[in-house]
Amino acid sequence: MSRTIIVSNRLPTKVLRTEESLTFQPSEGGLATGLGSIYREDGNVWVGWPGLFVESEEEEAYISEQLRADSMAPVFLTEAEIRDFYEGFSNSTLWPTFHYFAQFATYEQEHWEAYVAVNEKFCQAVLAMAGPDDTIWVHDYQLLLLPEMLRKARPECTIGFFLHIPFPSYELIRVLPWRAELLRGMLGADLIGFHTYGYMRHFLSAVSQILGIANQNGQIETPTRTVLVDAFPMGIDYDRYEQTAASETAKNHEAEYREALRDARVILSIDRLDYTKGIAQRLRAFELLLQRYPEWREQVSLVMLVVPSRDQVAQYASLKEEIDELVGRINAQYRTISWNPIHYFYRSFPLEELVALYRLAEVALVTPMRDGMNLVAKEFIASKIDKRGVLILSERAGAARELSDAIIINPTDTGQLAEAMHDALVMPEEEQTQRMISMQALVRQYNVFAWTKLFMDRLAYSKIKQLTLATETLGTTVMAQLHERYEAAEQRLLLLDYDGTLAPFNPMPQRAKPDAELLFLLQALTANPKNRVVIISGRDRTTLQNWLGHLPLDFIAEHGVWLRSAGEDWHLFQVLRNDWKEEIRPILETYVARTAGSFIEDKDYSLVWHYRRADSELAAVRTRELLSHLTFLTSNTDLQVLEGNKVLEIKTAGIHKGSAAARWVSQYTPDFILAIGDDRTDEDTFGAMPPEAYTVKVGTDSRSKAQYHVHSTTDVRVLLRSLI
Ligand SMILES: O=P(O)(O)OC[C@H]1O[C@H](O[C@H]2O[C@H](CO)[C@@H](O)[C@H](O)[C@H]2O)[C@H](O)[C@@H](O)[C@@H]1O
Ligand SMILES: O=c1ccn([C@@H]2O[C@H](COP(=O)(O)OP(=O)(O)O)[C@@H](O)[C@H]2O)c(=O)[nH]1
Repeated sequence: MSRTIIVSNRLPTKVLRTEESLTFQPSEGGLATGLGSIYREDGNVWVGWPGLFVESEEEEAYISEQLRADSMAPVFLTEAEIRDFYEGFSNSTLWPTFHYFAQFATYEQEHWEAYVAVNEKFCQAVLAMAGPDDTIWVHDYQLLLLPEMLRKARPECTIGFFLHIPFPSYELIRVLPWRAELLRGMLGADLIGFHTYGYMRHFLSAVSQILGIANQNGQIETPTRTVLVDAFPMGIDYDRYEQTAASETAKNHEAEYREALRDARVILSIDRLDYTKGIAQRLRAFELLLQRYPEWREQVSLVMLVVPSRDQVAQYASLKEEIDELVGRINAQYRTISWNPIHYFYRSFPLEELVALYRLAEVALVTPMRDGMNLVAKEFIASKIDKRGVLILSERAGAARELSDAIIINPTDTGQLAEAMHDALVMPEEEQTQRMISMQALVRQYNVFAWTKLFMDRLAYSKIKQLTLATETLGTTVMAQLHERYEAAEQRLLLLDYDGTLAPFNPMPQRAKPDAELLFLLQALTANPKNRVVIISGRDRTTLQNWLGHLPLDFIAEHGVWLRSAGEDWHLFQVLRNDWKEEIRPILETYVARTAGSFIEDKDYSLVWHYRRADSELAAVRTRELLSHLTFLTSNTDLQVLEGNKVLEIKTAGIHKGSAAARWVSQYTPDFILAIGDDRTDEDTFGAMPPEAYTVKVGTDSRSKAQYHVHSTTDVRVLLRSLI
């Protein structure tokens, strides 16, 4: 039976050491509370850290056994790992960077190394648990490298990844010294999910600008697989909160609190201690409310729950001091004998008491500076079974994308926040109910079960999509048949593209010179009199001549403009004119001026606009512009525009790799053909081949006309070596 293995840094249960024993308690934090409702189904397992350092092997065995009974598999972390991996790289590098607090971020090589090592530790733990048919679902920023590690160990495995925190703009990500490794780590997954479309867009932009891999509608073609990227706003277990809110226990707790607070109306705030949550700013706004509207004094109390979190990290410790100080000051200034402005708790509450607070509060203040989603906002809504109450929500929480019936505020605008509290306190009941009903309908429908189903269905789809690629992998069976036909053939034609096929694609074209291994391979292939080896490239003939001219190779240069058979002279595909260049060159020059990093290559009978060194997003926009501009100019002429790998080439129509390759096929009547290429211009070659030819695409683009695909230039070399 196939199961889902959930993997996250923290397990939904945390183990606490008291003086006499170990106790097991639910973990706080949205990831654990949100996913906690679903993992026990169908024999699923959750792999993660149980939240304490074990002191002996016996203790480890005891904890493992207890957790196993509840479908959890603990990964034990040492004190040094918690310091460098958890408090260090995860919470002092990634957390501040991803939440736009880059000024708090540290960049320590030791922390990075611990991060790699702990991700590896999780990888081993997952591999020990997961069968080949199991689906692995990795969660959050502590495990960004894990998808790729798992992929290397199990290439066919189904891996999903979900990020619970924001994915920031490229400008923040680019600062990280390990940015490329982190993105590649995530791309090990088949599906990558984010809470919002905005985070997804930032991720796609970072992948394009840092790794140079473009996407089409959230579909990324890596050299080995298609990876889907999508937005899945996480929900809560709605029924659980609704039912708890209706329970006697919650009602009794609420009655207790009401009695203690007398008639004071309640504004509620609940968060983990975190500088991202805007707690200090919220306190200042509450103070401003009391200043601006003295009528609320002795009438309204702020009940503020702060759950201890990451207190070993410096910024968290100093935030705690700041909050203590602010609460102390405001209370000292406004308190009366019978009224406390702020009731501040620094601990965590059990579910029933939490829900009792949600019931009690008229207003919930959820005002983070940045928050991936924020489940407290959704829990408040689900607990309001009387359909009253007002949610004040920061525009920078992921939840704001969905909960548009909340009062949406900018958390740095203290004045706006104070006004929002006032507005909430005077909001007519009818309006409250109207807003609450519409938010409840949404939170009920898009609950955590719907979220999981949506993610899992999409993950299954990503796998089906990979398997139905138009091209088939050049596997052992096909290879055996290919070898058999190769051996039996008397006249073989090998059509080999250069950049991205024989040599890896290089951002500096002149650096892609053939290495010794490639020269050896080509020499060995051409040494066999049955072989005719054609280098079929978009490059100019001089470069090809200089690099490879000493070998008995045939050449198709400039995408079919110049041709040369081994031992003969270069000749043109047909008589060509060049007068059109004077009209087109100035247009390309304006695009160079408007697109930093792009340049023009002037070939004998074509002009090429290269953008491999330009900003990838700008280049995508300019390419579309230039294409439509050129299409307009070249209509009714004998010119064509070819789109290659990060190039646009303008030349005489009808001449391309395909038309040139067709000449070789008709001239030499080969009984074995192998054509290999990687980019769009090679599609013309594939399209011109007879059906019995072996056409091989480097990469997994499902739109290729090739019959087969290999993953990389390394695979091409393995294939060519096998023919020697
Ligand atoms: O494990 P901790 O270091 O104690 O931190 C608790 C969790 O905090 C973060 O939660 C996020 O996930 C929520 C659910 O998707 C989301 O609503 C919230 O905005 C996020 O901040 C963190 O991402 C988790 O990994 C932590 O376990
Ligand atoms: O005493 C508490 C206070 C809060 N929470 C839970 O902690 C989670 C906080 O998640 P959220 O998404 O709001 O933010 P995060 O802490 O994950 O950044 C919510 O499910 C709360 O119910 C809890 O378990 N005990």
